[in-house]
Amino acid sequence: MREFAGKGNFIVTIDGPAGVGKSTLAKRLAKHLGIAYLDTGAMYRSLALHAGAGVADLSDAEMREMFTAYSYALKKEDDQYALYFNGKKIGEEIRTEKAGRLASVVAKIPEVRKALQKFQREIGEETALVAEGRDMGTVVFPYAPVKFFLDARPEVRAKRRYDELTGKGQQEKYEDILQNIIARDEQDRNRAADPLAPHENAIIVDTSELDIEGVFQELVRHCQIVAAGDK
Ligand SMILES: Nc1ncnc2c1ncn2[C@@H]1O[C@H](COP(=O)(O)OP(=O)(O)OP(=O)(O)O)[C@@H](O)[C@H]1O
Ligand SMILES: Nc1ccn([C@@H]2O[C@H](COP(=O)(O)O)[C@@H](O)[C@H]2O)c(=O)n1
Repeated sequence: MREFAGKGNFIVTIDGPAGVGKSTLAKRLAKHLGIAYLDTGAMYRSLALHAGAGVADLSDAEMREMFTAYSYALKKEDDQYALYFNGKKIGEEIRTEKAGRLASVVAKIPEVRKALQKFQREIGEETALVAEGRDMGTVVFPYAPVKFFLDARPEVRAKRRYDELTGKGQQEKYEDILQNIIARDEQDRNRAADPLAPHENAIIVDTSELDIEGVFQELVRHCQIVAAGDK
């Protein structure tokens, strides 16, 4: 299912708040559909770690200059897709609560958003995608035939993240993770540039009471409905 009767490559978008399961589900759905997976949060995280919060103090001209030296690439390696920033594979270094907070600060800057959205659209022109983030359905790929918005209560998301991080040996307190999630939700939903919100045609899935398999089946069901209507 690489193309559809609309414009360009087949794109599925998954947006939603922090820790709702976007990466987990996008990766799985992309594999199921046989198309690429794009984690746009990783683009903001790697940029934030590289450039720091000082990006906010750059002039528009300095910002443009900075982005001419930056590059992102999505590469297929074995049966997985890997994202590269400035020629280096993005790895586990971005998967910390601190990197998420910093990314959320950098993501408020309109010039940063415009530059990353341009990279994201270019990737979408090259290949069919399941693209996940905060503005995939609303801003970057509004013409995508299937647009999902995942949601879940902050306490549920915090518990899932806590289990994940403690499972990896990271020492985090549940209460700190919850506060971080609430603060990031607040920042992402209320920023002036491309705030987190569902597209008017998005399929909204509340995952609070569903396990990963339950959410996956729901997403596949909707993709099949759209694919059947597209024949
Ligand atoms: N429906 C679910 N039931 C139980 N656990 C889940 C569910 N969905 C996701 N998880 C788990 O929750 C954690 C967060 O998921 P994931 O990293 O995919 O979220 P995310 O939306 O991409 O987060 P972020 O926006 O912070 O990058 C992971 O440990 C994942 O395995
Ligand atoms: N399309 C996107 C993706 C991410 N952001 C911002 O980056 C932060 C980190 O994203 P994760 O999905 O990896 O948690 C996030 O809190 C957003 O502020 C974005 O703005 N747009």
